Amino acid sequence: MTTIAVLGAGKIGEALLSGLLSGGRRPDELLFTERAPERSAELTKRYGISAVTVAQAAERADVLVVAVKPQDIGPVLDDLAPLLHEGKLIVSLCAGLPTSLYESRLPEGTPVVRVMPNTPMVVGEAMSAISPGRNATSAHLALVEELLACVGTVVKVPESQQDAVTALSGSGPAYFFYLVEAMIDAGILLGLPRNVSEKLIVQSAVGAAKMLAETGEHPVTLREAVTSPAGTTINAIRELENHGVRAALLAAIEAARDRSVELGRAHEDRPS
Ligand SMILES: NC(=O)C1=CN([C@@H]2O[C@H](COP(=O)(O)OP(=O)(O)OC[C@H]3O[C@@H](n4cnc5c(N)ncnc54)[C@H](OP(=O)(O)O)[C@@H]3O)[C@@H](O)[C@H]2O)C=CC1
Ligand SMILES: O=C(O)[C@@H]1CCC=N1
Repeated sequence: MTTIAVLGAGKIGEALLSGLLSGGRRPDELLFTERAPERSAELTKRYGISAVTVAQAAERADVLVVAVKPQDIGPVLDDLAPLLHEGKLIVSLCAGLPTSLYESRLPEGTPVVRVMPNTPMVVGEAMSAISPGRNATSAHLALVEELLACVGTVVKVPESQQDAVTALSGSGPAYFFYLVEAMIDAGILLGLPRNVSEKLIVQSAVGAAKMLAETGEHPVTLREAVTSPAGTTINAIRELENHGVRAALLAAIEAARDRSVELGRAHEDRPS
């Protein structure tokens, strides 16, 4: 039995715990640490999983999944460093933080795998990208892949691509939610009741996503099939082009990538 401890059971940590339970892990195989006692009590009540201290997590878990904000990593590493025994695997979900940060602050030889998941994990539809640090073996990577496969799709990428992955699929669900929100507003503008507008747009998003995933067709082909000559869609597309939506998306995702790099660099100067 592999015991997994999630350090920081916030939005993504909780999504992972609930996804692992839905994927067949037993509550006694999972542990978590949290700062606020009310949050710990709430999660234990909801999932039947034990809240532990970092020391207990380091002692009892085989895999320690770090899911605190990148800005909160310092104290977590300070707490873990004197407690980690050989053989424990660190899995970092933190945007921007390189495996080298963990390797420099934790005992020599500690294996680390960097992961960028996303919140669709709560419905078993995560997109996770995984990259090994210098001490992680293929067995470590296979274990992480197996864990994440319970909650969605997994790809292996070189760590040098993780900041781009973070900007694209880590943050990606937020861009879709933003678009959906704006499209629902458009329905309101055109006089539709809110509940009708929501239903029309959410189902259109689900249908479009399924077509992308299941037909194997390129998005351009799928869009062209909707865009009739002298029809309605081409008038909308012209407005999207006029307003620079494509350029805005390119710039937005580039800015997210830059922020990921910056979050990693923020820890570079601290002595180990
Ligand atoms: N949300 C997302 O879509 C994604 C997030 N990530 C990454 O996951 C990480 C967590 O993000 P997210 O879940 O959104 O953030 P949250 O703030 O929701 O979760 C972080 C949790 O960790 C807790 N925490 C902070 N420090 C400690 C500590 N020392 N010991 C125990 N618990 C601690 C926080 O408690 P408190 O609230 O009291 O501070 C909070 O509950 C980030 O590094 C982010 O980059 C990766 C992919 C997607
Ligand atoms: O916004 C963030 O920083 C985190 C990382 C990817 C998604 N959410």
